[in-house]
Amino acid sequence: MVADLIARAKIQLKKELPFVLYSKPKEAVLNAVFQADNTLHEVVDYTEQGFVFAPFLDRKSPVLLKADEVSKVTFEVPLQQATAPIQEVSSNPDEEQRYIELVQKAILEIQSGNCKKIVLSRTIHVSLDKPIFVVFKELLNTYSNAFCYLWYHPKVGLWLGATPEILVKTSGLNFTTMSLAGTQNKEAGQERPDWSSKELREQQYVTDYIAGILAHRATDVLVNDVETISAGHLWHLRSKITGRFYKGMFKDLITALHPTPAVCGLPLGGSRRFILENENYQRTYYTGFLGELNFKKETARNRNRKNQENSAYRSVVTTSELFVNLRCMQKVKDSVIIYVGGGITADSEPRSEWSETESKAQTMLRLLAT
Ligand SMILES: C=C(O[C@@H]1C=C(C(=O)O)C=C[C@H]1O)C(=O)O
Repeated sequence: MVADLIARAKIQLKKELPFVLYSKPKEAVLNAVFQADNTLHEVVDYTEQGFVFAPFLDRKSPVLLKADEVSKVTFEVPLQQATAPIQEVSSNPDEEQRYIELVQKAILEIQSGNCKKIVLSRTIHVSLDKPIFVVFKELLNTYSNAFCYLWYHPKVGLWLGATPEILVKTSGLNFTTMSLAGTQNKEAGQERPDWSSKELREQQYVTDYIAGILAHRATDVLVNDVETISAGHLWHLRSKITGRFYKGMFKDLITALHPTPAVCGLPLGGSRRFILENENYQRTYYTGFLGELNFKKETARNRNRKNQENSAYRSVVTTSELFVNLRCMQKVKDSVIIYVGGGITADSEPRSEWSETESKAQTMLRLLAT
């Protein structure tokens, strides 16, 4: 039962031992990985097995939780999605002004020709007035389309989030990735939003960049048509990209894909430099990635279709499912830090960019309402 798994995680937290609870998009299965001791393991060459938690910058190694104990339970997703009320945060005028000036500076940088796109972000500090496991249960019920998680390591901290974005998903050499960009609020009764050329262009930049990265790392690359997806109270534009990567190039694939222009910008070096020099805080694990690394999955295959019952045999395939750490927050003592951002291009309007971060913050803020 979900309650038993959560009770097990509470004990793990009390003992200050690493664990992660997570559910994959549309699966209604709560997974858990518990590490037996508090060692801080690192991912070095991506042949390791476990649950990876990687920062935005590669200055620090990704953390690996060893899957000493794994568990999973199915849960009922409420038919009626919980629509928690909008949570007001007293909008801080100084912070709004500071962010608007930051966006203006990024637009100038883009106009000067140094960059095409820069993803900016900021933090919001909110007091935490209910137990973190209660927040997590609401997160599971509210965002069944997302990758939902609660991750803890005593030497790193406690994070939770509901991200709509896959970094890369692999099964053997087959992979799926996506370019996700463009954001709009859902209006009441709205079936589909209208996308502006600014948003379509911004998403196309990401798609082209990813296709370029894959050109000499993979075969059979297929870029699917752009589609609108729902992420909580928001719409995004997404193109799914599939293919087969070359054997032995898994690490290269991940390190080339991360960070994508969906969370950093274009070109990578210039936008990263601008972020580091101007954002004025450390993103740490926000816009990093997390998920299952090199899990073994058993699949039943049929040798002979005519006589299926007798000829089924088992084969083991290595799979990874990594998600970009967005719509997330970090627990620090009795409060949380919510991380939000958005892509800036030459046509960005600073006040709308501020509003976009306010909207994205609602994904986490709604869970904190008491
Ligand atoms: C940076 C964030 O989101 C990213 C930026 C988006 C945008 O600029 O429209 C959309 C989805 C994400 O790729 C965030 O949610 O904090």
